[in-house]
Amino acid sequence: MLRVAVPNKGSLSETASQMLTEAGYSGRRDPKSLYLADERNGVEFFYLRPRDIATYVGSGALDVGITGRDLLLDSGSTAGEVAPLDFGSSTFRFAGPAGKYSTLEDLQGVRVATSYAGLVGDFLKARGVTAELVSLDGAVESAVQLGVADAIADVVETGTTLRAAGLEIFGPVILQSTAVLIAADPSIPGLEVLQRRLQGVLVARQYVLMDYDLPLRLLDEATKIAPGFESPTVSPLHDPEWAAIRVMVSRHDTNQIMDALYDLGARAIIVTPIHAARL
Ligand SMILES: Nc1ncnc2c1ncn2[C@@H]1O[C@H](COP(=O)(O)OP(=O)(O)OP(=O)(O)O)[C@@H](O)[C@H]1O
Ligand SMILES: O=P(O)(O)OC[C@H]1O[C@H](OP(=O)(O)OP(=O)(O)O)[C@H](O)[C@@H]1O
Ligand SMILES: [Mg+2]
Repeated sequence: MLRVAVPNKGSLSETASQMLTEAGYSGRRDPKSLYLADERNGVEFFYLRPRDIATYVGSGALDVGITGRDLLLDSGSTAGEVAPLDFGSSTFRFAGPAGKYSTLEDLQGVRVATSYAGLVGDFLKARGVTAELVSLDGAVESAVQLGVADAIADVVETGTTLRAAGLEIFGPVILQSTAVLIAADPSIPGLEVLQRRLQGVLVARQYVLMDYDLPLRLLDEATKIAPGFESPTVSPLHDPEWAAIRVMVSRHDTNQIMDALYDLGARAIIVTPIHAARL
């Protein structure tokens, strides 16, 4: 059985579990349970702290895991990224009291609070800046007001927490992070199926099916607007001059494509979600 680590709490936990359920795997009923055997799919799930997942996978105790890119790099684990998963996106930045610091070099000799000391330490070292890292577990934004640090390095999503603490970002982006699928051995049996299924969930979320009726003479023009994955499905209608067309389109572009097709002469344009996909 493939042994898979899944975040048990925190920002990544809910979406990770939801993706696995949409990919056809069993989900835990009790949010406190730490283990689930999904015999039908040949997978065992271990629900662990996202911060610990790279350590379990890197050590070989577990085969595969879902965690954040920032957490993977911070851990120093030898596990590697197999694929990004398109959720849990965040940016890792330096921040300090408004107007106090402006460049990375300003951090020389400064106390920097973070809960990602591995990641931040590597970043500073590679750029020849020596700062004093203060390791905290969370709520790092308060460290400056409370006087245990002069600046911070932390996850920024909307920036609300920073602003509320009177801090502003400065210096280079430390990392663009996202949830990732990780493994120590990318050729481990079973990983490819898991990856393909998760990819199918991503596709199902990113695309929709669009059906519309079109005068056949406009088909080439319509195909330029919405080419579909391989090419549009064209089905005959009772009226020989018209056809029913089906294409996959990016969910994000749905309305622009509908407008363009309507302007061209398409009618009865219908959009439906995709529940699962293998491309
Ligand atoms: N707003 C956010 N705050 C924290 N982490 C976020 C956020 N958005 C995305 N993430 C990602 O989630 C992962 C951190 O998850 P983790 O569960 O350790 O922290 P958390 O959500 O802050 O939970 P907690 O602080 O309660 O332990 C990282 O990969 C991080 O980049
Ligand atoms: O830019 P924002 O949208 O404000 O989000 C970023 C904040 O959210 C996270 O905190 P979390 O709630 O996880 O608490 P923690 O700091 O204790 O981990 C993160 O550590 C930042 O503090
Ligand atoms: Mg947090």
